[in-house]
Amino acid sequence: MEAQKGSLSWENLRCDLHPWIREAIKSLGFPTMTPVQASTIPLLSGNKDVVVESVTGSGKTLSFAIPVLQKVSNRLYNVDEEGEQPDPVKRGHMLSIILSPTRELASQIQSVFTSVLEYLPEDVTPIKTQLLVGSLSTVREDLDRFLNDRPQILIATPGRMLDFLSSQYVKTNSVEIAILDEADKLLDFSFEKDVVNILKRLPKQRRTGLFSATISAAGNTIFRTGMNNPVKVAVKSKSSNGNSAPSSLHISYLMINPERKITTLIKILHEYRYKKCIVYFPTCTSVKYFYSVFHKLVNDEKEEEEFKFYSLHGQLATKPRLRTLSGFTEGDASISKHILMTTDVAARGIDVPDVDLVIQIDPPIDPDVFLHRCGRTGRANKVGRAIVMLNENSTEEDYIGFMDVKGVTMSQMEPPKLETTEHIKFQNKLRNFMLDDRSRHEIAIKSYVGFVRYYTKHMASSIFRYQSLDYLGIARMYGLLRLPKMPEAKFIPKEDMPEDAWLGEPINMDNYAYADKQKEKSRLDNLEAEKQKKISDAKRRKELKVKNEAWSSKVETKETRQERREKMKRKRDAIEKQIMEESSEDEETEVDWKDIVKSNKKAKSSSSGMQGSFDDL
Ligand SMILES: Nc1ncnc2c1ncn2[C@@H]1O[C@H](COP(=O)(O)OP(=O)(O)OP(=O)(O)O)[C@@H](O)[C@H]1O
Repeated sequence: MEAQKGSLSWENLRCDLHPWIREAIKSLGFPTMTPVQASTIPLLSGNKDVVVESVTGSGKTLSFAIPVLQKVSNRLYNVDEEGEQPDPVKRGHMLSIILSPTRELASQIQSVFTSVLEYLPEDVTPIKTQLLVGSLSTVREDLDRFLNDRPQILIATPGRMLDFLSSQYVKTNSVEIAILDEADKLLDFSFEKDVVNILKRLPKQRRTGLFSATISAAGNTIFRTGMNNPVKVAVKSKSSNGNSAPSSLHISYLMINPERKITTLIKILHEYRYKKCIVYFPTCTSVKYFYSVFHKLVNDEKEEEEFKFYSLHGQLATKPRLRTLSGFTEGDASISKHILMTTDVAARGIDVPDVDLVIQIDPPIDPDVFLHRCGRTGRANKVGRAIVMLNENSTEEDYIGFMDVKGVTMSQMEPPKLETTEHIKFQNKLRNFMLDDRSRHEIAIKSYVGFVRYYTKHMASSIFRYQSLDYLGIARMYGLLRLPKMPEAKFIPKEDMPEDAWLGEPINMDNYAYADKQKEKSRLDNLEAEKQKKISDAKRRKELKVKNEAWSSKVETKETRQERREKMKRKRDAIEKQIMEESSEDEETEVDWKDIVKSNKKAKSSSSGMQGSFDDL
């Protein structure tokens, strides 16, 4: 079904809504519906299952929140034909569940519900939500709260929801509506099993809604969700011919020498006008690493802080993750530019209204995630700009055509002018930063190796060819002092490989210290222990050498013996000759001589036996 045309005034919403919901919508202050809301709310509030694909930032959350609240209100407030009040929802039962792939998104969805529920009249049964996400609380605590507070709407990540549902006190047979937000992600290999398992426990006659900006990526797995003849709602960008990005979002790409990615990023952060920017990095370690670099090196020349950096990744516990995100969302008015450094944990669904710039240091492994990352800006018709960096002189340029086929149009942008002196100045600063603390180099290596692994996992492997990646340029971008040993080094042309893999001036690794005193002490202790081991190994080797020499002298002896044997033979021949000449008739002498020869042989064999026993010493 195409999005509904005509007036998008809320009055024109063609469905019955509880008066309190209509009032709430008015109070939220959105003058009109978005197309996806106009299409979806009547279907899902009625009796239809829906599969909704609509561009990022087009208001999908409200387009399922309103039908959920409508269904819950029907159950709680609608009197029957005889005017009887409905039975209260039993303890341990819920009416709706909403699944999201990340904790951040689950928490954000809950706050959208909270903002609408603020307008619920006080004299009716309260509608409550509960958030179920890992590490915020234990399953036991979640269960206690659920049984005490009796929320009708559960908003959860799949793993925690499944744990929660395994309790005998939790009953799913009253669920009337289930929503999968970012449904393609929830139905991919990472979540599918859990999600299908959850859905199987829900009553068959429930309503189901699937939502995403890239739902087609879910493919046939959609049919495993048990939907009943679903209606497909597709909302493309207003301006474009089937463009999958909103028209308010301008996406551009930058062909760049990978060595200059970080210095160019810093230049953009300085020169562009924006309030909030999200920068995507490939891995958690790279976020941690570059956060420490930026935090220290990018603000340091100014007295007043120009930037505030935030680090958000999946290795953080839930509380700091949510705190960081709300810190970034609220911002700090005294600082002009806020920069969230993150991974794909913040690629989908996150709604921070005044993000006006998104930068991707590298494209994501999954091409569908590209649009989600870009879509953190240019939301709700606000202008936004997204930039992706691609490695120049490589097959990465094919990414532009590849994404175009997927309905994502990008235009090329000129990189900001970055003088070589500026680039070198920063690289030197980075080198000194690295030299100040050995642990910085270790994390730099870890993030570099992590990136290499990441690169080999690209789904579009003919575009992102790890065989021809500029390993040295990227190592310099990561600020490495020396290239680590890794199997991929075989792809570096021999003539390009610097001596001993040093990327700059070689340093003495023995003197390269940790800033942390304790760590440094244990490194020095280990170094000393290694030194002692080396000395004792050397001693052992020397002893072995002596043994080997003795062995070789045995070989020598063998040679001498041969010579001696020949000498003896010559002597014997001479004596024999002499005897034969002097007294050929003296038999006794001949016997004596034979005895002499015999005893000589004996002596020789016993002496060679001695030689053998010497060798064994
Ligand atoms: N009718 C409306 N008019 C104007 N703004 C709206 C309307 N409905 C929602 N919004 C705002 O639009 C922004 C984006 O909404 P939402 O997060 O639901 O988008 P989405 O389609 O789910 O995006 P994504 O695909 O990125 O998850 C929010 O800040 C929300 O408050």
